Formats: sequence, structure tokens, C-alpha cells
Amino acid sequence: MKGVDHLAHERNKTEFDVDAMKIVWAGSRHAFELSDRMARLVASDPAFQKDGRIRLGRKELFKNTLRKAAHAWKRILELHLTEEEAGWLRNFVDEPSFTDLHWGMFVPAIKGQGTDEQQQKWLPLAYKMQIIGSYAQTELGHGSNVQGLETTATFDPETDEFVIHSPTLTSSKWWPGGLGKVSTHAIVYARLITNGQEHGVHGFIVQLRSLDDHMPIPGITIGDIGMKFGNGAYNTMDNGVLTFDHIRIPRNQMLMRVLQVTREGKCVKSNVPRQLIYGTMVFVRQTIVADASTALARAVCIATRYSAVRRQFGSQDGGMETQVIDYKTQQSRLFPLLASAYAFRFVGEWLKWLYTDVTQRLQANDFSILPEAHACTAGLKSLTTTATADAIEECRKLCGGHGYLCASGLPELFAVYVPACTYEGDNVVLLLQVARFLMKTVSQLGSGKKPVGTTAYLGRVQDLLQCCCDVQTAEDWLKPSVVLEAFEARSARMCVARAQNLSKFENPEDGFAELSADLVEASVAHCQLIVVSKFIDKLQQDIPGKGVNRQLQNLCYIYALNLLHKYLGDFLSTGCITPKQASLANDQLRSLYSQIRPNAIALVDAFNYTDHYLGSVLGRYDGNVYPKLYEEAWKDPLNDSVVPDGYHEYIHPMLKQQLRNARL
Ligand SMILES: CCCCCCCCCC/C=C\CCC/C=C/C(=O)SCCNC(=O)CCNC(=O)[C@H](O)C(C)(C)COP(=O)(O)OP(=O)(O)OC[C@H]1O[C@@H](n2cnc3c(N)ncnc32)[C@H](O)[C@@H]1OP(=O)(O)O
Ligand SMILES: Cc1cc2nc3c(=O)[nH]c(=O)nc-3n(C[C@H](O)[C@H](O)[C@H](O)COP(=O)(O)OP(=O)(O)OC[C@H]3O[C@@H](n4cnc5c(N)ncnc54)[C@H](O)[C@@H]3O)c2cc1C
Repeated sequence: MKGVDHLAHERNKTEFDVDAMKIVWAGSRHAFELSDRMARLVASDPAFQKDGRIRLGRKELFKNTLRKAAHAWKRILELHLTEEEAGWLRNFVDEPSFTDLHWGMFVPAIKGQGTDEQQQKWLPLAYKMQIIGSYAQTELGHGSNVQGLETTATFDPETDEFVIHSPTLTSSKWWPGGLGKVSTHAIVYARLITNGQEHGVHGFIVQLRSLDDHMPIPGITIGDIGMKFGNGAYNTMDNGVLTFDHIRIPRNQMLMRVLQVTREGKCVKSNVPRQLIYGTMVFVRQTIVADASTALARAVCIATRYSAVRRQFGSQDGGMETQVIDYKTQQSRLFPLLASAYAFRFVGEWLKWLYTDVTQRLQANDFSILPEAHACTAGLKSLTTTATADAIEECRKLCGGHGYLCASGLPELFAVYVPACTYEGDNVVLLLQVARFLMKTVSQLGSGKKPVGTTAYLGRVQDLLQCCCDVQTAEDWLKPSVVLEAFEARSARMCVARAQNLSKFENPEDGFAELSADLVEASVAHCQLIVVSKFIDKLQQDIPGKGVNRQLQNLCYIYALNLLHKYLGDFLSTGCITPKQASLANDQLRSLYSQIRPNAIALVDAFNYTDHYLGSVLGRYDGNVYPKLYEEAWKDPLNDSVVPDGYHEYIHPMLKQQLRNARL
């Protein structure tokens, strides 16, 4: 690192091996080395610089994104990067683009829902980017309600083709990323109709644009849906609108792993459950959980470094003022977010494992844990993205006024991140899916069906309904079994109470609708339990590196005890803990903040983010904030001239007029 390190005094306080923590954060030495190499490659390439992005108009911004995506692809080919390396490279380019949808949804949809033949035909084209794909599911009138989609795919036995059609305005495809201006193909979700009968929503590979001149295929109307929230941010993406006027595609372009349509138009079901049509969403929701920890860690890294640089008050004798990170209020807002970044990292790691396990089981025709995988990916996507979006905004406030400057990197990070609460499933809609799963699990308890996986604790529901927390001192809150039992008891009691309320309704669907707000709270409690338990599991692993495990323990208890504090109403009203025990938890939390404090800078250094990736003057590794902030201000186009454009038209006449009036 060149120049003076203004945070050196902070780094000198560190009580653990930061390099070892970097490997824990990355997941493995291999992942660390690979991501580190790709981060540096991107940071050192002037073609990937991000300065001034937020000031570009939409057209320039978009063209700039196309340039970067093309340059990234060129580097990927020149350096013969593996798929994993290429994924990291694109990640560090740090600009949403059509490639996210191509690699993140189009390719996985073909892999997950296509037959072997279809995969053999389409995947090589996609891998070489000879076609560019998007994922066209959502319509103007329906997004959450997938079964309500209106686009039709009607089989024509005479020509052996499907006719794809948009019958209404509301059936226009609306939102798909990469669709507006770039994609040549899309997986289009449409209602399958054969022999006059409907067979639900399925995916179809549809060509949208000519591979020669990029013009839309006749009968297709396609464009961008317009500017979105924030400068720069998600406006690098061409979210699109698309309508079909009786577009014909060959029969073999329906993704047929779940259901085959024969030459005669007969539907033949495979042994794969219908829900696999939603499989791409499960895959992406799982990646979104991992991405949440990355985005949260970015915001926390900026806020933590800046909180150590920033000083306010406290100097009575003309000495240094207090670093704002030393205020307990700042710590109580910041350190739980730091802990959440680590918590989401580990639950993301676990979810990736679960997803891999489910995929292997599906291949062996074992579909038993699909509902669990759906509930976990939906619930954790919802929990982590909501918390991350809120946390980015909190980090902005933690940085005071300077956090509101685009130079802090936080406004753009917020704007680019918040749609994660909506895409891949609105977060409330997803929690309702978790609630259905939980209520089903509770209702089956009497029948002797033993819950497994993340709901196994519900199998001990009788114990959990009666257990009494035996915390007597603040230190007792540092026992994994105590914390786990409190979270299990809270979740179990909330689930059982909701199930009892539901049973009072004659029609369960009416009851579900009426109690939905309460049910969502039970889902949150269950998902928080999963995060806490996966963090505790992580602590049981043999983690090398001096002091690393100790720091992780502190973070784990900060994560759990802060939730306990925030959701105290749940814990107290369900009788899981007493007010006295809650107060002891708070005492412990304050003590943990003091223990984390000297390690805070090192804990964010362990994320190993380059200054390029952070894109923040406040979060600079060297802490040299003020001179750089000052420098940055002068780069604003408003400062190109001392007297602004418009002075002669608007300011001068106004001043003169007032002068004249004053003279009158
Ligand atoms: C190598 C490089 C890799 C790079 C990776 C980079 C990744 C980058 C990714 C890009 C990231 C960001 C870009 C954002 C792009 C955004 C894309 C989108 O938004 S796509 C559109 C997403 N849309 C949704 O998520 C819609 C939300 N709605 C739904 O999911 C459902 O329709 C639902 C669940 C709300 C429907 O409810 P309903 O009750 O009507 O269900 P059904 O009758 O349809 O089904 C009932 C039955 O099925 C179960 N179920 C539902 N969903 C699933 C599922 N996904 N999996 C398994 N099972 C499911 C449900 O629980 C019911 O079960 P039952 O037992 O009958 O109760
Ligand atoms: C940036 C961005 C990128 C996107 N990219 C893509 C893409 O590439 N491909 C694609 O197909 N789609 C994409 N989408 C669309 C996205 O998947 C949908 O917007 C999302 O699934 C939410 O659906 P909706 O817009 O219909 O919301 P709605 O369902 O209309 O939600 C509106 C409100 O109603 C509430 N609500 C809805 N249903 C219920 C219910 N049953 N019970 C209680 N409350 C309910 C919601 O909580 C919300 O508050 C993208 C969206 C965004 C913002």
C-alpha cells in the first residue's frame, strides 16, 4: 500500500490473524487467491475504472457498460479464464449488465429445465456468447403470481410449432434484464395450450433479434422500460418490455424436462415435480444470499473505516477529539451490521451446500427436500436482502453528512441494491411461502411425521413450549446452547400460536389471508434461527489462525443478542426469557462491542476489498479521507467554471432587479 496509512494506529490494535480471517471470509484458500487475483486484475485495468459513472446520461452510461462487458469478455478469452474466474472478474467489474442475466438465469434455466438434447444444442452457443439470453417471466400485469401470467404458447400440430402471443397489454413482458436492448434470445414463460387445453406455465426458448443486424424478429416489439431509481446504479441494465404477435417457434424449443409435448400435441409428464419449472429462481435466490453479505460488507467497510477517521467532540484540552467509532451509540448501530455481514456469509455458504445437495438428489430422482430448499432459499433471500438494504441506509447515516455524497459510494450502493428486495420474489411474498411451509410442518406433527433439516427443532415442540431459559449472569449468554434454545423456543412458540389461530378458521385459505401479517413474523423468527444456528455451527469447525475463532464468537453473539434486543417483544411475549434475562443480554452485548472495537478495522480489512471495488472516498484503505474528498469536489462539472452557466440569464437579472427595487 502506497503513502501514509492513516488507519495504521487502528491496524496495530488488531488481536487476530487478518490473513487467516481473509480465508475464512472467502470460504477457502482457493477462493481467496482466485478472487484476490481477479479483483486486482480489474482494479489495475483502466478500462474498468468507475469514476464519474454516476454523472453519465443514460445513453452514455449504457454504452459504457456495453464497452466494459465486451472488454471483460475479451480478457476472459485472452487469459483463458475458467468459468469460476470469469464469474469473479464480472463481479469485480461491479456494474449490472445483460451478462448477469445471461450467465445467472438464461444458462441455469436451460441447464435446470432443458432436456439433455436441448442442453447439447443451446449451452455451447450460450457459453461462447454466440447468443445472448435473458429470463422473461414477469409481465406488466403479473410478477409475483406466476400462475397468473397471460402470455400464451399454443401448439400448432400442423406445423409442429408453438405460437407465442401476447393477448393483452398486461401480458407484455416487463422488467427482464438484458432484454431491452441486448438479448438475442430469452427464456419466455407462457401458458402452454395444446388441443385447446391449458397445462400451466412453462419456459420456451425464443429468438428475439436477428443475429445479423440485431433487428427484432418480425412480430416482436421490444424496448427498454425507462430510467430506474438513482444515478448510475441499476440504470446500466436494459430492463425491457416485449410483446409477441403470433411468433412461431419449433416444438423442441419448449424446455421439456418437466413436461414433454409430443408431435401430436399430447402432454407427457416426466417423474420430475412441476415445481422444477421454478428451479432457476431457487438457484438465483441462493446466489442472492451470498451477494447480500458482499453488499453489506461493502457498506460496513466504508462506515467502519470512516468512523475511525471521523472525530467529533470530546476534546476539553485542545487535544484530539473522539473518534466517532468510540461512541457506544455508533458501536451499537455499526457492530451488529458488521456481525450480520459475517452471519450472512456463513449462512450463504451453507445455502450453497444445501442447493448442491438438492441438485444432486434431484438427479437421483429424490425430490424429498425440494420444499425445504424452496423455503430456505425464499426465506433467507428475503431476510438477508431486507436487512442489507436497511443496513446500507444505516451506514449512510453512520457517515453523517459525507455519507450523503455520491463520493461516499453509499448512495449508488443503496440504489443498486434495493431492488434485491423485489426481484427474484417480493420479500413479503417469499416470507408467505415460508409461512405455508412452517404451518404445513406444524400441522403434520400430530401425524407422527418427523420434521427434518431446518425444521427439526419443531419435532421437540413440547419441550420448547415448556423450556425456561436458565440465564443468571451476562456471561451465560455466551453459551451456544442457551442462545440456540432461546431462538428455537421463540420460533416454535410463534409457529404453534399461529397454527392455533389458523385452526379457528373454517376455511384455512381465509385464515391464512387474515393472519398473514402474523405469519410473516413467524417466518422471520424461523429464518433468523437458521442464520444463528449456521453461525454457531461455523464456530464448531476447526478454524485456523490466531484469535480468529474468538472474533467469530464475538460476532456470532453480537448478531444473536442484537436480534434478541431488537425483537424483544417476541421473546418476552412468548415467555422464552424474562425481562431480567433480557437486561443481562444487553449487558453482554455492550461488553462484546468493547471487545470488537480494537479489531473493527481489521475485521473489515478481512473482506479484502480493493479501493476500486469499494468506490468510496470515505472507505479508502489508507483512511486519507479529507484531502481526497476535497479533491473529489473539484471534479464536479459544476466546478468547471467559476461563474456557472445560467448566471447571465437568471442570476444576474434577478440581482439587478432587486437592486432596482431597492432604489425605488
Ligand atoms: C457462472 C456465473 C454465475 C453468475 C451468477 C450471477 C447471479 C446473478 C443473478 C442476477 C442477480 C440479480 C438479477 C436480478 C434478476 C431478476 C430476475 C427476476 O426477478 S426473475 C422473476 C422472479 N419472479 C419471482 O420470483 C416470482 C415470485 N413468485 C413465485 O416464486 C411463485 O410463483 C410463488 C411461490 C409466489 C407462487 O405461489 P403459488 O402459491 O401460486 O404457488 P404455485 O401454485 O405456483 O405452487 C405451489 C407449490 O409449489 C411450491 N413452490 C413454489 N415455488 C417453488 C420453488 N421455487 N421451488 C419449489 N417449490 C416451489 C409451493 O411451496 C407450493 O407447494 P405446496 O407443497 O403445494 O404448498
Ligand atoms: C431491478 C429489477 C430487475 C428485474 N429483473 C427481472 C428479470 O430479469 N426477469 C423477470 O422476469 N423479472 C424481473 N423482475 C421482476 C420481478 O421479479 C418482480 O418485480 C417481482 O417478482 C415482484 O413482482 P411484482 O412486481 O408483480 O410485485 P407485486 O406482486 O405486484 O407486489 C406489489 C405489492 O403487493 C404485495 N403482494 C403481492 N402479492 C401478495 C400476496 N399474495 N400477499 C400479500 N402481499 C402481496 C407485495 O408484497 C408488494 O408489496 C425485475 C424487477 C426489478 C425491480
